[in-house]
Amino acid sequence: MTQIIDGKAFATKLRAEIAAEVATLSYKPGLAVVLVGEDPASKVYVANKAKQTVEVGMNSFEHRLPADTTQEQLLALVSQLNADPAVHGILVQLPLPKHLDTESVIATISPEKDVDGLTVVNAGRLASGAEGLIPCTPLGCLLLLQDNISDMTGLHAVVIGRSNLVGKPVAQLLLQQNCTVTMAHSKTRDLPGLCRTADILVAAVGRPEMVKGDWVKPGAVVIDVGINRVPASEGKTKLVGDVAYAEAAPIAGKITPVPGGVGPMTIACLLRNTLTAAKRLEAAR
Ligand SMILES: Nc1nc(=O)c2c([nH]1)NC[C@@H]1CN(c3ccc(C(=O)N[C@@H](CCC(=O)O)C(=O)O)cc3)C=[N+]21
Repeated sequence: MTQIIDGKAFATKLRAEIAAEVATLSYKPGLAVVLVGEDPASKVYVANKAKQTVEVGMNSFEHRLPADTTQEQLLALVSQLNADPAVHGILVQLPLPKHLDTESVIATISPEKDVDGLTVVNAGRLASGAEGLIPCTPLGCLLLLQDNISDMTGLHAVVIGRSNLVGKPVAQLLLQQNCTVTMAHSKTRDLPGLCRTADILVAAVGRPEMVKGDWVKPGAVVIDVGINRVPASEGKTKLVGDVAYAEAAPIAGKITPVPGGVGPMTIACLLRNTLTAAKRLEAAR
């Protein structure tokens, strides 16, 4: 029988552990979330993050800026948050409006407060095995895999997608777990054949239901990072992953669903990173 990996339940457990640890601290960890513009999906995520931040006993600082915010104004806000001792974590919601330069905004975030793990400093720390902050979605994938596979040594992990946000950091984390890691992408030859050799298959491409059932090796552990909103019946929409779940689930040994898989882990790991950042910053004071 295929086992469904319940990311929602795992995230709930993780948040309870975070809340218990926060309750023992003599200060309140603080997370600042910056949202530029009016993207409705982003507003929902930001509201969700704020709610969960408060639920684990942390301070949530929300900064909503108009869509016509200038680069200078945004950089000034990030600098102000860098200097604010009540702020331990800074998240700038992506994507930013097109007129803003994402790279230089991220580069302005203090690496010690970079709870998204997106700065070049934290990417370099991850690649070289130094202590840093790990991007939330990759960390969520790792925690789910560790909970489901007692030892990943020697397993072949295929990661589809090579983004700085997900694919590359996931590959680094799996390498640290002693997996043999193959990074696949849109230019990979015979992607279905390659995927069929994977003991661990991580799909992070952002293409709805691209990974078909016959791409999955029987018994493989499948982690679906995709969150794609697609049209459903009666003019409604639904969320689907990068994996054709109905086809793949019966073949996989274990698989994450969408929704309820990696998505909830992303927010829980953001809170975990905020706690990690707070402890390091306060210890250094
Ligand atoms: N700087 C930055 N960091 C991010 O981590 C970031 C971002 N920008 N911009 C937007 C994306 C998107 N994202 C999600 C997090 C959780 C769910 C999640 O919990 N999804 C639920 C379903 C929610 C629903 O029903 O809509 C699930 O998969 O079960 C989804 C999406 C974080 N993002």
